[in-house]
Amino acid sequence: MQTIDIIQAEVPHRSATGTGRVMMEVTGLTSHYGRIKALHGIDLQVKEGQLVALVGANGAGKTTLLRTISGVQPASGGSIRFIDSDITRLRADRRVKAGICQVPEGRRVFGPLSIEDNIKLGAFTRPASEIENGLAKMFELFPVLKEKRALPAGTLSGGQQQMLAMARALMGSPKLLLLDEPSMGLAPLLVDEIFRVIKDLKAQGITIVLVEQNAHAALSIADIGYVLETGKVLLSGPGRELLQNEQVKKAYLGI
Ligand SMILES: Nc1ncnc2c1ncn2[C@@H]1O[C@H](COP(=O)(O)OP(=O)(O)OP(=O)(O)O)[C@@H](O)[C@H]1O
Repeated sequence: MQTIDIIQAEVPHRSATGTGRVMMEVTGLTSHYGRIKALHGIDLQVKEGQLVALVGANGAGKTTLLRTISGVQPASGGSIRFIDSDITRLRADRRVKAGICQVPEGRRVFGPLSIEDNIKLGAFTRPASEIENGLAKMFELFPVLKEKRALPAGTLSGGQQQMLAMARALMGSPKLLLLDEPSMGLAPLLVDEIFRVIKDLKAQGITIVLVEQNAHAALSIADIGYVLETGKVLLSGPGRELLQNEQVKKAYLGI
């Protein structure tokens, strides 16, 4: 397999909002499901304020990488440094406290619970005094959730459930937000809406790692993109440069 690294040397950082300080450094990361090796030594860097997109075909390892960063999937080798600490062996709940919040694939909201209670669940690391304020901010960001706050989460549409899952993660005041396939299964108009929210969060300075099947949309808004293939980084570079890359066009953009 050909490995081309467009950025590492010549374009260290292009985020409009980023400070250029490295927030997370993943080095030689491997992960297994039993005897199946899903990640084969991933190197990835995320700087403060950046939006980093992970794209690639089904089974490339994108979800596994996100889950290994959030700690719900163990690393079998390599390391993850977050801010000033090695978190490779840290429990998932401690990583949330450290500021890493994940919105899992498929939303996973608690259907029978009210929308408001679902959002509050995300605040388990925050003092009770901050919860009302956090809730008000989420209702500002997602007005549709405010209107329906007392209803069971299961009554929401797919796109609204995605917003709810994002609001829940944001209640943890993440330094790093991990989004797994937020546009999955959504109608085009809702996809636009979700991407608008992601751009908004980036503009607010939240650092984001975004996993997406929709490679074009993800690379269009990403500072940096990584293309994964069979558990390895095939290419990395500024999102807009990857969009112009012939290999990416053919394999992932259907051009
Ligand atoms: N629970 C599991 N048990 C065994 N193998 C798994 C499990 N989850 C994922 N895998 C395997 O690990 C590899 C990476 O899968 P992963 O779900 O991370 O890829 P992905 O890029 O996120 O794909 P998708 O877009 O389909 O979610 C694949 O070969 C997959 O079959």
